[in-house]
Amino acid sequence: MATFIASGGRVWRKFVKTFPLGSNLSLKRSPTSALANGRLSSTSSENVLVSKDEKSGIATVRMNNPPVNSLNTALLLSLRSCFEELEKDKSCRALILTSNKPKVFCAGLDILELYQKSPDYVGQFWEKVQDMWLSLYGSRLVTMAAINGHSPAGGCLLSLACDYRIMAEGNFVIGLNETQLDLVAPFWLRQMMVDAIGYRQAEMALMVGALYPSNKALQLGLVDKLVPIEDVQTVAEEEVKNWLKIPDQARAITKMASRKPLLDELRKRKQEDIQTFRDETTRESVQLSIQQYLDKLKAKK
Ligand SMILES: CCCCC/C=C\C/C=C\CCC/C=C/C(=O)SCCNC(=O)CCNC(=O)[C@H](O)C(C)(C)COP(=O)(O)OP(=O)(O)OC[C@H]1O[C@@H](n2cnc3c(N)ncnc32)[C@H](O)[C@@H]1OP(=O)(O)O
Repeated sequence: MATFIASGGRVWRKFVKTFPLGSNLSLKRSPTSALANGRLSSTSSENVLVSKDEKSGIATVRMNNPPVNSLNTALLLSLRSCFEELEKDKSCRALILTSNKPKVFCAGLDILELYQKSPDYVGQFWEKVQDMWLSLYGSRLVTMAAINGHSPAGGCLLSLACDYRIMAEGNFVIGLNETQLDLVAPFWLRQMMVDAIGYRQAEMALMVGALYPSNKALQLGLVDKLVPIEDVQTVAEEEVKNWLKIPDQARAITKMASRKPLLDELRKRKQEDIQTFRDETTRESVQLSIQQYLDKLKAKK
């Protein structure tokens, strides 16, 4: 179900767990930003918040799944539906993906979705990850990651699926740390990393499960620009506007030409990829690693 909420004179659309969606994403303008529609009053079911500036056709998609935007089933479904709806909206030209909670862009897959679950459950969960990725990576829109905080693992996956990455300066990390959890990043995720930072650096990063501070990520090319955290959204909007000076059709066809092989490869190997994920994730030793990792996260406090 998708509904509109009016708050302080601003209209917001909230995406919640179940769909189908309607069609009109038109929203009022914010006094604080050319595109963002002001601050939100949200409830726990609003896991993705979307605003769109009708004039420019730029939508901002804010992940809103406290405390750390971990990608659970509900958030994956909401993101996918949201990406697909924006894709269908002829007046939409670009999408900025960000977090409604600055300091954490996305903590990656919800580890609890992988812990002590049946093989069928994790298989279905993985398919939701695949489908969400297919809709974002294969989007005709200009897609910009406005990474306003930590972005490990699945957070890095989301960022890599976008066309351009702007990250907050400071003590924030990004990278693919899967091996630290005894997990192996799938071929399509590894390939995006190779495409972003080159074979040798990607190989090393993936093997050791490296999480990079934002300045190192910039140096490697894992992100494209660093800005103070309070400027991430504004700079993302400015950058998108530059991209939109290029005719949509030529840009989108060029993007598809470079992404089609990887998209097709996953579509072809989807069931095999699910099977591997099921087998790997439910292995006893992996479950033990996940448990230890969860304990380590809790012990941090
Ligand atoms: C060769 C063939 C291979 C085929 C493929 C096979 C297998 C494929 C396998 C894997 C590929 C998958 C790709 C993606 C994988 C993932 O995304 S795994 C998840 C990895 N995520 C992380 O490691 C991040 C962990 N979290 C953190 O480091 C921090 O939470 C933080 C994001 C830096 C934020 O820090 P802070 O603001 O200090 O918040 P807290 O640490 O205090 O966390 C708050 C609560 O949230 C819980 N939490 C954090 N992250 C997660 C998570 N990812 N999932 C679930 N829960 C999480 C944390 O425990 C706290 O909970 P409590 O408040 O203590 O209850």
